[in-house]
Amino acid sequence: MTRSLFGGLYLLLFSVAGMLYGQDILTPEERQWLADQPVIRFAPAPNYPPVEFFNENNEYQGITADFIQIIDQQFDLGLKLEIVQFPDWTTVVAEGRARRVDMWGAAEKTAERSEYMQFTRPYIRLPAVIIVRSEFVGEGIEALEGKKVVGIQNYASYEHLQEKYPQLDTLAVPDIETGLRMVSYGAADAIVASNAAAIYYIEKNGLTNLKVVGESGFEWSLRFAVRDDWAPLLSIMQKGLDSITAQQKRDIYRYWINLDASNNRSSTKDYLFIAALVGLVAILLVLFSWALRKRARLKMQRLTQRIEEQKKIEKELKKLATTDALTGTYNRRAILEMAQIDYQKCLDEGLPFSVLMIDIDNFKQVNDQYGHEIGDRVIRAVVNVCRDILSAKNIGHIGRFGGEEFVILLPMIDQEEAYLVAEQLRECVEKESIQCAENALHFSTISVGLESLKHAETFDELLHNADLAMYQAKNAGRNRVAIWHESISG
Ligand SMILES: Nc1nc2c(ncn2[C@@H]2O[C@H](COP(=O)(O)OP(=O)(O)OP(=O)(O)O)[C@@H](O)[C@H]2O)c(=O)[nH]1
Repeated sequence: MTRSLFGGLYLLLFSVAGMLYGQDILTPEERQWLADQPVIRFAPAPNYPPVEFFNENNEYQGITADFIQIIDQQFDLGLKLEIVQFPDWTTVVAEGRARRVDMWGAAEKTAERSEYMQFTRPYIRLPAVIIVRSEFVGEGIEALEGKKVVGIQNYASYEHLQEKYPQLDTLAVPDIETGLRMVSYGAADAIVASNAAAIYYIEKNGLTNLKVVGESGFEWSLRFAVRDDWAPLLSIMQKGLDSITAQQKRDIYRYWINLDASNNRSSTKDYLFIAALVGLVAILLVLFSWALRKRARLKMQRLTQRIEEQKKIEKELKKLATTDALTGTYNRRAILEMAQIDYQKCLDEGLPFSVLMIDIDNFKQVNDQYGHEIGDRVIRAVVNVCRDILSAKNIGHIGRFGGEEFVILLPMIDQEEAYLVAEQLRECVEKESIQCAENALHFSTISVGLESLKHAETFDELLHNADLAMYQAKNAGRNRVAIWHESISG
């Protein structure tokens, strides 16, 4: 449809150009000869696309058809062509020999044909290529030895093949389409045919298992041929051909050979395939990067989770390492470490610092009387009382020093205030009742030793003094607070 429209416009343009040009390329005698001919019987090759062929509506088409139309219309020849359609080229040749056909459109000049036809100079040159099935291994005509090679009956290319390569097992077929099918289906191994025609039929029949493995060495030089007793017609056709411009020829060749519909379809298919391939690759890349991102995200999540768990474990381990299991307060190591820091800070900044050493009185009796478990409850109760008071005042830290012995650090608390704190602790513990048996309540007491920073004593010295003071409290009758002074050590 598009091609017809293009062809129509194209020919119309050249007709107008010819008329404007206004010069007659024919002699009066040639014009007269044309006028005298009632008809010129013209027999194209019926299946020789894109050179010449009949389409599905039996319309004559192809390169040669366009050449004829241009020659006829551009120079207003009034060629009275009667286009005759024969089933194959063999018949076309036979009819020419019998003079029932006056002109051929695209024929190779051979000695035999020259006995009854005259030829113009060639206007189409087409190489004959060797076409095989995709799985064929080898290249060039030499690779065909021992293979079944088909050619088109009465085609010069076939005659060339027989003459030049007698060692080949050749077989003639009526047309290219038949030959290509035979090769494609395995009935023959190779076909020698025009590349342009082969492409046309390969596309048309979807024979995708075929490939070209080289040139045959033969090239068609296609010419118009007229019966040898019609010299004026040969001259007319040659003049017509000679008057076609190089640009017109290029346009026709490009249209039928490079830009023909089948090639376009092929390109479109290629582009679609490439586009699909690019699309597929793009989708795969997106999926791949999505999977990578997801994997990275999961990895990051797991890593964060692991770090969190690790931190939690470390925190728990640290707590375990610094906590007394029975009372939940600081253990000896933790309270001593904390003491060093608090003490140093107060010493450096000139702040007061006090330390209390606390021991539960007569605790052995509790254990002995009520059992170890009740003893534990008593220890916990005393610690809780002390801890509640410190936390209410928002001062100090308590740590278990060993057994039923505790240390309380009181940073920024001087001796006077520390004494009041120690007294409060003692009084509260004394009032705290602990149920030891069904109807027995126990009231514990504590003895407290107090020492405060005065000069530049070390913390160990302070602690030692507080301990001495605590023993002094014990010695003085228990349930009391004793402040360290020189005489204790003495
Ligand atoms: N239930 C229990 N008893 C403990 C624990 N640690 C130490 N004890 C006991 O505490 C008792 C301390 O006894 P002593 O050192 O004689 O002192 P005390 O009986 O409190 O007498 P004074 O300190 O002189 O008032 C011992 O019987 C230890 O076995 C503990 O964690 N739980």
